[in-house]
Amino acid sequence: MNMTISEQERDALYKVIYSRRDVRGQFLANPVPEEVIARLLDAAHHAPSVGFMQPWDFIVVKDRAVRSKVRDGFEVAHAEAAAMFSDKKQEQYRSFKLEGIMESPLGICITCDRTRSGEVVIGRTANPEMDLYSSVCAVQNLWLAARAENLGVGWVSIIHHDHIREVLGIPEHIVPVAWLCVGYVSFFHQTPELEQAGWLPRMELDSLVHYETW
Ligand SMILES: Cc1cc2c(cc1C)N(C[C@H](O)[C@H](O)[C@H](O)COP(=O)(O)O)c1[nH]c(=O)[nH]c(=O)c1N2
Repeated sequence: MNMTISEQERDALYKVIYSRRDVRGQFLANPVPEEVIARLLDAAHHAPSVGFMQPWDFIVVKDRAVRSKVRDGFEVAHAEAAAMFSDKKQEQYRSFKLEGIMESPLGICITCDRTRSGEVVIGRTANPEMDLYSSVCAVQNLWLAARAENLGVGWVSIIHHDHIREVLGIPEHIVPVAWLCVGYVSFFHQTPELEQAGWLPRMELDSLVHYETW
């Protein structure tokens, strides 16, 4: 296999990166074909991981009743969250659509098994959270692969992990890292919805890049 990336392939990757969006409200009900789901999961499974421990599992959820229970958890955490914002922000927060658990035909929960390859893991010795970061790398791989398949993904984190663990029967030692809503979409927003709503702007890259020291 020629391992050199052509200019066209490079441009395609950047297009995927820049046009990936967090999708909440534009899901179509069409099912995602099994072979496409398999490609997404395989892309996620090829993420980097600390010490190559591959701490992830993937729980594929199509069942509406299960997704409905997951959504119940969103309702609880969302109400808690709303109360944390100041009055003016709270109104705006409440106006946002922040999940598409029932609208998307597919949910994928990506987890982290912190015990997977024994206690001492190459690269996790000084910073034990590196296994969790590895599962997040799997999330990002899936998110980008989905965009390349013209599929939308929405990460819903406004759910207590214990709720997800209970609904999906996830063992105690495994951390639910992400609930991802996955499905075809009517369109992709060009810019983040929170940016469009004036919640926060995209920061200037120059203000975030430091040279030599902070
Ligand atoms: C760890 C984590 C957790 C969440 C998110 C993202 C990440 C990385 N995002 C999506 C987030 O709001 C979104 O990525 C940003 O607003 C930027 O928009 P784009 O992803 O570029 O469209 C997100 N969105 C949402 O509607 N509900 C949610 O619970 C979450 N949770």
